[in-house]
Amino acid sequence: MKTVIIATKNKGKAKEFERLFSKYGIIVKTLVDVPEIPDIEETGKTFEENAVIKAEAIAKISDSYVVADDSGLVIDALDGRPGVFSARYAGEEKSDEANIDKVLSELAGVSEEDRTARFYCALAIAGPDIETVTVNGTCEGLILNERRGAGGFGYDPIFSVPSEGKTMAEMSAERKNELSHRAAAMKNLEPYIEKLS
Ligand SMILES: O=P(O)(O)OP(=O)(O)OP(=O)(O)OC[C@H]1O[C@@H](n2cnc3c(O)ncnc32)[C@H](O)[C@@H]1O
Ligand SMILES: [Mg+2]
Repeated sequence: MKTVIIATKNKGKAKEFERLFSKYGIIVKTLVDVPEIPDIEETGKTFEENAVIKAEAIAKISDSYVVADDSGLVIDALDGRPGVFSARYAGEEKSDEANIDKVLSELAGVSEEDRTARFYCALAIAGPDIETVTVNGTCEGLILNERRGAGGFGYDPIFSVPSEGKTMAEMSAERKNELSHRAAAMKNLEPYIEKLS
């Protein structure tokens, strides 16, 4: 069976990818259990650049097919921040709680209609005998002024999807995987996954 390494150390993403890949009959490994692989520096200016940096670095080390995800939250009232800095928005320790607190305090006093935002996901696929390709996906929502729900990860507790009337942390894992930015990007990656030998 084909093996694909997902170049992420984020446990929340890793879980979602395990489900998203389950229909392809592919063995999926992540970096969650491989502490000896160093953190790849994300020096790109765009999600796509960072996804390519991560995918190609791990493909070189592993000689396998690799999918990397660079994602984040783009808030209109903050001119697109935290954007590519989503993971480290409140500091190098990459704390989800501190990141949420920082967003909430920056949006204090901003009215509901001006709290529009989207999650953005860029995926890059790289490997020994393929050209690196990137695809993307987005999910539109609103930033609440308090946390709701215990599921998901990252900014999910403050990201509400209006059509569902729920935050991403209030949805089931299955539902998030149907409508998320990551799910949308995976649909666009599908033709490239099916081509892998
Ligand atoms: O680079 P890797 O190892 O994949 O893990 P990371 O956590 O550093 O991931 P990113 O560099 O792509 O940063 C993305 C940040 O954006 C947030 N994020 C991405 N997808 C999300 C989702 O589905 N729900 C909530 N927050 C998300 C989350 O806080 C992540 O830390
Ligand atoms: Mg990262």
